[in-house]
Amino acid sequence: MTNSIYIDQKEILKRYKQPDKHTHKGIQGHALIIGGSYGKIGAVSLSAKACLKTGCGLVTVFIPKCGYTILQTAIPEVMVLTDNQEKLISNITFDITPQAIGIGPGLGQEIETQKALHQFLKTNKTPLVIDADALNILSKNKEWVSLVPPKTILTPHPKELERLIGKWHSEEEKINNTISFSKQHQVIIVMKGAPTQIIDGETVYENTTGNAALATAGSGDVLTGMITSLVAQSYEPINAAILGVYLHGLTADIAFPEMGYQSFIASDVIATIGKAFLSITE
Ligand SMILES: NC(=O)C1=CN([C@@H]2O[C@H](COP(=O)(O)OP(=O)(O)OC[C@H]3O[C@@H](n4cnc5c(N)ncnc54)[C@H](OP(=O)(O)O)[C@@H]3O)[C@@H](O)[C@H]2O)[C@@H](O)CC1
Ligand SMILES: Nc1ncnc2c1ncn2[C@@H]1O[C@H](COP(=O)(O)OP(=O)(O)O)[C@@H](O)[C@H]1O
Ligand SMILES: [Mg+2]
Repeated sequence: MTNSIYIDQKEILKRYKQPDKHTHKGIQGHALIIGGSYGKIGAVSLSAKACLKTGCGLVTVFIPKCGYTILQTAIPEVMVLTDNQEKLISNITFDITPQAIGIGPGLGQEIETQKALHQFLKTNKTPLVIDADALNILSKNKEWVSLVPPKTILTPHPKELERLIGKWHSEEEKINNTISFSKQHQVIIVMKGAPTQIIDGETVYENTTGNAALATAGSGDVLTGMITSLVAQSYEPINAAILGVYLHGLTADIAFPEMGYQSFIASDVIATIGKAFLSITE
């Protein structure tokens, strides 16, 4: 059985960097979130807001045209680039130079979007966080996984993981199969769950924060934005994954005494990120 490294406050303090007081938005990192489709613009909106609230200096989203007014209204701080299609992403092009890209929330799995993801992966060299429908598209085109840069972070929930690596019949088999996948493709896998485990080759980390309040629509989209933000701020990918998962869970622990389980939603995760950061150094 693999020994896990528990992600507790001691582990986090080895990795967390306080921002320099002379910093400015130009060096706090520029993140790009690619996603959204008709009816699921909320997913990319949640990711983008979480990305800003996790501290990067600039956030741009790449979305279908139908999301333009929604995003510009919902989050004035976020800059918006749109596909030439109204309801889905068909061709990913941008003239910015982000330090990190998060792709997948609300993306959908239409053939045109699958082709757009393939084209993007063939040329992308920017550090990447892949979630949700981008993972589901990779599961349908497994040979495309070899196109992602080393240390790319994948953030599947159990069903997305099963689609990617196949069924497992025990927890041990699930972890061993995920370790093999991580080593074969040189990717970091955030196995979202209760608790969340992070697989980086042979090394397994187990998160110690979070609770059932996180079982709510969009909480994974929020995590994608948080991890992408930390990569954009020059955290090593493994440390971005560890810190992002820890902070994400911490928001639920902090909010629980006031909010309980049922009424805590993804927007509350975002609203509590600041308190989670402050509690790291308490
Ligand atoms: N506001 C928005 O715009 C939102 C947009 N969203 C976007 O929707 C897209 C689809 O993402 P998704 O995760 O909702 O659907 P999907 O990939 O089919 O997986 C769900 C199925 O998996 C299974 N399942 C088993 N265990 C599980 C577990 N622990 N956690 C989760 N699932 C588990 C279970 O199936 P079952 O086991 O019952 O067969 C369940 O029915 C994606 O792009 C996302 O970004 C959402 O984020 C929501 C808010
Ligand atoms: N019972 C639970 N305890 C702790 N964390 C949970 C629990 N249920 C869900 N989560 C967390 O909530 C998030 C759900 O992600 P995901 O299923 O991708 O949501 P969505 O796609 O709707 O955004 C993951 O980070 C997962 O670890
Ligand atoms: Mg999800």
